[in-house]
Amino acid sequence: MKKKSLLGMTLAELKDVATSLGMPAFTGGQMAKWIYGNHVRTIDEMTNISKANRARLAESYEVGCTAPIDAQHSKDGTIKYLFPVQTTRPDDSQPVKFVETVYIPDDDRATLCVSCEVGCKMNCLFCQTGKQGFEGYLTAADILNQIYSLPEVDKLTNVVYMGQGEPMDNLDNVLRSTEILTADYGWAWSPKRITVSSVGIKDKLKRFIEESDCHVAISLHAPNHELRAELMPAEKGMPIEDIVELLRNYDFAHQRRLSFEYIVFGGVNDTPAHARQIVKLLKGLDCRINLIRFHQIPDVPLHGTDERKMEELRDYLTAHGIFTTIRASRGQDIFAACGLLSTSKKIGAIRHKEER
Ligand SMILES: C[S@@+](CC[C@H](N)C(=O)[O-])C[C@H]1O[C@@H](n2cnc3c(N)ncnc32)[C@H](O)[C@@H]1O
Ligand code: SF4
Repeated sequence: MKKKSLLGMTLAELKDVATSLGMPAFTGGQMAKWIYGNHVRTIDEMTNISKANRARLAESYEVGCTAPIDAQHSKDGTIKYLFPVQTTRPDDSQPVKFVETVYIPDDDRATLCVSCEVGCKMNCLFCQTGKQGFEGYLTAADILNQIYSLPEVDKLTNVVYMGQGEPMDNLDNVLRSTEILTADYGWAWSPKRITVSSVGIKDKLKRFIEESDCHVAISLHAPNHELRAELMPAEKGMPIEDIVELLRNYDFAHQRRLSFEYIVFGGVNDTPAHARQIVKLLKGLDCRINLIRFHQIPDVPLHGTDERKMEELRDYLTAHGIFTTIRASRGQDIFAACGLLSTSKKIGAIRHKEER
């Protein structure tokens, strides 16, 4: 029988595990300390739990951490890891799946871009993960393991949920992972170190904002319904005007930051008229905009705008009260940049590499 992961469990759940096996509830607190405080890899390392209790625990549970099976190094220092994931598959009879995780060192910061799904259902026109299609939801253990088992874990300053998948589509597991990252019994990180990026999904985005204090990033990419619906099918479920109206109800002026991501496509969303629409749409909202260069993917009739237009757009938006930056692309040479992650052909390639 497949053992259950303790990694990814909240304190209350760890206490339930303990009591269900006839141990005192405080053993759950000890487990939390060993896992989230000391990063142990086996139950046997939890030495303040009696040997008999450790053995009983190990009959049905494991810590649940797994090292990455591949790492690709970019010339700019970015590293792309390939992690096996359990996903929410019910048993071991199905093949193991994989996700990519990107480590991005930058002067005094080191950001990890984590995945929350294998592939994605949202099928945005410009995204390689969308082309992969949806293959499974990551468990909270899968999400956290990308941090737990990262060789550079001690250097991390920030985590962004901007890898494969749409966080609102796997909200329970995403919320569980952010709770564990920020709780006192868990990693005790400030929520200001975590940003969750979303296309916006009705009801789910509201729940996320209310149940988490992490920064919010919205993939905007078009300032009106018609154009956004052409680029992003999710727009039909939650139009951008509704997303913005929802966001107006919350405080983004203090601890928590709201940003919008805008890939600038040549001749599609980069004209002065689009710039004016962006200003109108976001008027009065405390937010910033990150302009992103389009990372070309095959068979898509889109191309990035030129540098001059990108800078003009940045300057127009900033002059009209929306602080705007142009995001540096990282790890393009190893296909680690935004929207290029895909694990559909990965396993064959790994086997080929191992055989050589
Ligand atoms: C891959 S998504 C994952 C998070 C979430 N699903 C979302 O769309 O916000 C992270 C960011 O990458 C952007 N992105 C997707 N494809 C891209 C591409 N080909 N070039 C540049 N950015 C891209 C997305 O729009 C989003 O802002
Ligand atoms: S941009 Fe985000 S939501 Fe759209 S397909 Fe890619 S991962 Fe999914």
